[in-house]
Amino acid sequence: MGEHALLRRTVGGNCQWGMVVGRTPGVGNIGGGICFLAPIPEARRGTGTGGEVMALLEVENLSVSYLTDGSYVDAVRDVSFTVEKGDSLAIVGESGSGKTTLAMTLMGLLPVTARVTSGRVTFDGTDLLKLKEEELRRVRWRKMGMVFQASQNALDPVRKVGQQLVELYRYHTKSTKEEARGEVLRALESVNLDRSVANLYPHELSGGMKQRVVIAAAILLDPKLLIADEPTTALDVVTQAEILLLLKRVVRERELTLIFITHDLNLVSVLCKRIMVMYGGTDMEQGTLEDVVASPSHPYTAHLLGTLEGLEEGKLVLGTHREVIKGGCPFYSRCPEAVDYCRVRFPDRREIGPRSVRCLLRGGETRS
Ligand SMILES: Nc1ncnc2c1ncn2[C@@H]1O[C@H](COP(=O)(O)OP(=O)(O)OP(=O)(O)O)[C@@H](O)[C@H]1O
Repeated sequence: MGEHALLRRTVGGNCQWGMVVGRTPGVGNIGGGICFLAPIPEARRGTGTGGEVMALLEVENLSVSYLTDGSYVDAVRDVSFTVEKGDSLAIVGESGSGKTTLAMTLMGLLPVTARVTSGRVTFDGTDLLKLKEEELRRVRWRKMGMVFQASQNALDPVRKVGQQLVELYRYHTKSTKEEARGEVLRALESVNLDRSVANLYPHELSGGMKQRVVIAAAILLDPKLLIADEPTTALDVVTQAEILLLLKRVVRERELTLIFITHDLNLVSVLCKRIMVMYGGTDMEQGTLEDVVASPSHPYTAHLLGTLEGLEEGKLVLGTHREVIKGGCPFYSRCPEAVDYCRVRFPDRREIGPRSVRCLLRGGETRS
């Protein structure tokens, strides 16, 4: 790994994690999915019969807009990426860069004011954007789980934890109450919670315990992919480390594929093998964490890492990006290398060796 502080600032000695949870319509408030981003050894990656690595998730040229003040405004623009089985991808970006919108699109949980304007999302061989809600429900939570931002608040305050998890399990499976309860207790144990937690109400749990419940909910249905959207944001530093270590273990044990969404680069260094840097709704740079951190190509990535290098112990929490995406490069106004051409031309994604970079000044003709 490179010499950057973020790569060395691990929690517990190694790199990895992430997670996510959300709501399941019609099943109380609790959703079912967690994500981990843990580097998985190459040998454990899924391969096809010919030995090729298979993509579990393929996002192609995805654009999503929200209806705002009477017109549609882009929140995600032309994003493409692939997640292979057993992979762990960190999606990093400032607040407002489109990370959550991207995740909600994958889960089929966009609000009615949003629309997918282009692109394709193929998950486990299925084109998700073509599925009807009923079909999507069979994928969501069962095959693809998500831990949402502030997911602890997704627990219903007036029902016991076990009851909520049993309902979640039974909603998605043909199972008896006893079978479901057995699965729930096993899931609670696998996140290091005592079985007695099933009989408690959410207000009787600490923040860390609630987050463990949320993780239990996410792994309850044994999804293939976990999407974790800022899973530890609301937790203190010690609890955050515990949760990340837990996620790391669960990802490893269940051989989960992880998408970990964060604005905290310190966590990425611990959890992920690959990184996609987003800015202004689009994918600025993608590659292995090791490559990107050792030698960032995009000026924005370099900017992020340069900021990190200056830190000793503290965390880097990125700022907020709320500029409306217009025609040129989204990073134009902040880019130290920008030339006039960058103001008018939206940059294509270019493959530069094993990574992709979206900058008019990289990997091709430069104009001024
Ligand atoms: N429901 C909505 N209606 C209108 N605009 C929205 C909505 N949700 C998000 N946006 C806008 O879409 C853009 C991307 O937001 P998004 O929440 O996806 O970014 P993010 O990177 O996940 O940020 P955060 O970390 O703060 O959640 C922002 O400009 C945001 O204001």
